[in-house]
Amino acid sequence: MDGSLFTAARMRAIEAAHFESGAATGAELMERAGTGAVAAMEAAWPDLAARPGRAVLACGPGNNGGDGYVVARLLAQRGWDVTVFALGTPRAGGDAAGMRARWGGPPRPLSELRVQGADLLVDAVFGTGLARAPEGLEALFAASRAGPRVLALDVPSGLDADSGRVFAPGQAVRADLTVSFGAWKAGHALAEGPALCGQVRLVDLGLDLSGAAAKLVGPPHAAALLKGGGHKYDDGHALVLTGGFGHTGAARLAARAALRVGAGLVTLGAPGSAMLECAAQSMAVMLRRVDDGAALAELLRDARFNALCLGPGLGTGDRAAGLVDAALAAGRGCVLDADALTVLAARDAPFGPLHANCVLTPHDGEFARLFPDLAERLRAPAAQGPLWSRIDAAREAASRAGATVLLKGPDTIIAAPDGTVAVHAAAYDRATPQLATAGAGDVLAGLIAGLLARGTAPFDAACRAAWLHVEAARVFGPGLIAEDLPEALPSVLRALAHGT
Ligand SMILES: NC(=O)C1=CN([C@@H]2O[C@H](COP(=O)(O)OP(=O)(O)OC[C@H]3O[C@@H](n4cnc5c(N)ncnc54)[C@H](OP(=O)(O)O)[C@@H]3O)[C@@H](O)[C@H]2O)[C@@H](O)CC1
Ligand SMILES: Nc1ncnc2c1ncn2[C@@H]1O[C@H](COP(=O)(O)OP(=O)(O)O)[C@@H](O)[C@H]1O
Ligand SMILES: [K+]
Repeated sequence: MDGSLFTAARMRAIEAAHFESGAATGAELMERAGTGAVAAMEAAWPDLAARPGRAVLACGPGNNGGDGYVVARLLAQRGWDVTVFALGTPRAGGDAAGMRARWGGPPRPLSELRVQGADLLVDAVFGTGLARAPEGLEALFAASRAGPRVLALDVPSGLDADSGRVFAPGQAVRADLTVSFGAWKAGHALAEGPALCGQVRLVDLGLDLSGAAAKLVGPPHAAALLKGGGHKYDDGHALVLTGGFGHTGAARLAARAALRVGAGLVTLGAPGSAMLECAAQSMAVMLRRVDDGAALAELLRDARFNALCLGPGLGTGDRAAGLVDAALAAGRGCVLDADALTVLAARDAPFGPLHANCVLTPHDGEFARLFPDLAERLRAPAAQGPLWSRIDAAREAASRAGATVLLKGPDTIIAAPDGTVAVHAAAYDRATPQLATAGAGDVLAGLIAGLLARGTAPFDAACRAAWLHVEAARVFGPGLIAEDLPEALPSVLRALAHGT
């Protein structure tokens, strides 16, 4: 996936503008959509293209159903034995009604759906118009999990196109291939979207796209990451604060990641109890004793410490709270992760000391502690679509915090306080289940801190770090543990430099 993600409402507005400009009619777009879907299906499954078999189509009452009737006609023309089951009847005089008439028919009611012996099930019941919880589609949902290969048009029916959520567990088609029309919908990248879409292919409809909900994070430019010559201090000095004896591993992982991503210098700030432990295990990473907030404030009188990382293994006691205060008071680039977020969340006014150079990197649990109402809204069952999404939640969180928020997960959302949002989808060909390993988040925090030290703006640092993190996991592959991530970075950077 690359480019941008759109909401259903925005797609409707874009399509309406397209019709108004006279660029195409609804029927022409529908024909293009259906034609593109068949071509994508044949490209994905050459065996089906070579030997057409039995196809079952489930068509809804709206334009998604209209696309389905186009596909039914095109498959029949290719020699498929096609049966159409319909839910409702398209509005008389509309594009979908026209396509249903061109198909011929008559379709059988969807309640009679049978897929035994079928090679292909085409789901064209609901697309971006899903407005409320689907009812009476259990047979379709079950059929999509058994037997034939499943092609979903635009979005699997039941999946909310804005959020990637479903109204109730299991209440959606599970597709093997989803063909998205005109643009990626946010739901293809978020939450349950990737698991329900299978693979996704985009069919270009020639629409004039603007007003995306979020950008997809793509590979960074090599020039932004490779060293450009000059002194090590030109690439900044990151300070990573660690907790006490026996708790330094997480901060050491973050420090190593900061150094690997190119910070000129990286220092661990440790309490006296942990000095020996850190000293025994650090070479390129330097070490300073930082017992409390006052010691940190004193150290930060050296303006060359231009980026801080607090959270991994920090602890949540008085020392941690003092360090968080001293770090935030310094106004430097500052990554707040893990325990630092827990410290903040325990306060009456957690966001007061935050500033625009901060990056908060909560996982879902930390997010729920910091923004309980937003997390609740994401979880709450809803009767009506469109459903609230992780994009909405992260955007609201960043605005409230006055800082960049990176909400972690396979669908990582990066939101800036000005409303800009990007999504890094570790899905489809970038799926990295191996990242679900202890310490992976510590490495991400270190990558962001390292990029902040190098002078990268907080939002860009978070986006680039998210991409590098997943790419390092992909390069390493199965068996990954967190220690491997910083060590995989050089080959990621090499590939970027060589444009491969
Ligand atoms: N516009 C274009 O240029 C192009 C659009 N294209 C295609 O159009 C699709 C969007 O079409 P759409 O807006 O007609 O919505 P769609 O997903 O078919 O569903 C709406 C129907 O379902 C009904 N309905 C909703 N929820 C329901 C429920 N829970 N249970 C029962 N019924 C429910 C709803 O009824 P209502 O809510 O009005 O009562 C309405 O009748 C888009 O995904 C793409 O495939 C392509 O052809 C490219 C060009
Ligand atoms: N299944 C997954 N697919 C892709 N990325 C994942 C997956 N699970 C976890 N991650 C990523 O791994 C990191 C885990 O961070 P976190 O939850 O803080 O764990 P830890 O505290 O063990 O480091 C996050 O960047 C998250 O996005
Ligand atoms: K569909």
